[in-house]
Amino acid sequence: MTARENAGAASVTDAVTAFSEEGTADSSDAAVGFDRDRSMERTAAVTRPASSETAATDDRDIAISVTGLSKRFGEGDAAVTAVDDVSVDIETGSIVGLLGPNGAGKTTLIKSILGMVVPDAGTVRIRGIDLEERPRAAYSAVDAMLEGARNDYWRLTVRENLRYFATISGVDPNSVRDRHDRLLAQLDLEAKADVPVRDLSRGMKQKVSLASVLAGGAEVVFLDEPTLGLDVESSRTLQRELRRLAAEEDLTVVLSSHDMDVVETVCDRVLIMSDGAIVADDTVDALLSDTDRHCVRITSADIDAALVSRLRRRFDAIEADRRDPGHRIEVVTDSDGLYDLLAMLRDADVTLERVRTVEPDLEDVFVDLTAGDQGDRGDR
Ligand SMILES: Nc1ncnc2c1ncn2[C@@H]1O[C@H](COP(=O)(O)OP(=O)(O)OP(=O)(O)O)[C@@H](O)[C@H]1O
Repeated sequence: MTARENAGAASVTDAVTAFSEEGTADSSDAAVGFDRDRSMERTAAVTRPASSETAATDDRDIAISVTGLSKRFGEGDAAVTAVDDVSVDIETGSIVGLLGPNGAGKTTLIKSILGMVVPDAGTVRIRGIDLEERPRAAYSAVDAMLEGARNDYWRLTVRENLRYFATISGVDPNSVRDRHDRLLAQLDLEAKADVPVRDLSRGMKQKVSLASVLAGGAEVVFLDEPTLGLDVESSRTLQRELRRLAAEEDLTVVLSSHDMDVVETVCDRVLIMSDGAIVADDTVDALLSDTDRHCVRITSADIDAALVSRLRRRFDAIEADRRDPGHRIEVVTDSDGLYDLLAMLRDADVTLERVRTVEPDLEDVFVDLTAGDQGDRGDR
């Protein structure tokens, strides 16, 4: 493990190091100072093209700034470009969703930001501090929960875990008792505060994991699948708490999840990765309104099998089910396709009995944007 890897991994606490693929760190190194800068103001997040100048951004507002980050694994024919020249700024107090199909590069990007993977190129600044130059300072208010869990100490009670993780974040646990009380209350863990974590249900352990990440007063947190395994009510509680922390305490959250509903509900912005690059960066509303995707459901007695097979030659995404009489078809297409569809139906003298449009959701947008992703791929 290089000095840089060690410094980074150690300073985001031992929970993170449990997931490091490139080495382990001594958890005693995890005690890092906690240094708040309340001058930061909340604004929106921005993505920059790789070529833009870092100097143009105001570091006080930017919690995480990544410039030209690239990472390849392996050599020669077996090489994989996991992250390909990614630049992104994430503003203080925002909740940013990181989405992408398996192998898109999300984990490698997050681990590079956390200092657990050494990138081949690029720079990372956290709260304006360059990770390579001053790793301890850069990570002083960063914490993470990776792969839906965290190394809570199962023999310790819930409250003891919060005190422990506050301590290794460099915070006197007595000074953040109110924060712990509030976290326990907000996450419905008050009644379990003095129960050892091993005696809790899986969902409760998950909530303790999140509370532990927040116990030391981290200002920037990375949460990988934070709602994995939670029941609907617990998931909503957790989402509400994240929103409150972002809005009231300027907590910056990078959240990676395959649960599109969670991302749609909780995230200010969504970054979609595909083949190592960020292919979309916008608010959920903008992503939904920008998409040139239409899904129409048409029912008519005049739609017969011959017409359905003609339509199938023009449209890939078509589903048909037989009605009596006629068919109901559902076609997913772009604007041009929509005109073609209506023209084909008119030419076939189809009387439209029922036409319904189905609004796209984030999952539809995601599928469209990542349709060509190679997944666990060889190099391009
Ligand atoms: N340590 C490694 N050695 C070799 N290849 C790796 C390593 N880590 C990741 N990769 C490859 O890099 C690419 C990106 O992987 P990464 O884990 O970052 O994707 P991901 O978007 O997080 O995927 P998932 O959603 O499945 O977790 C994949 O092709 C993966 O096989």
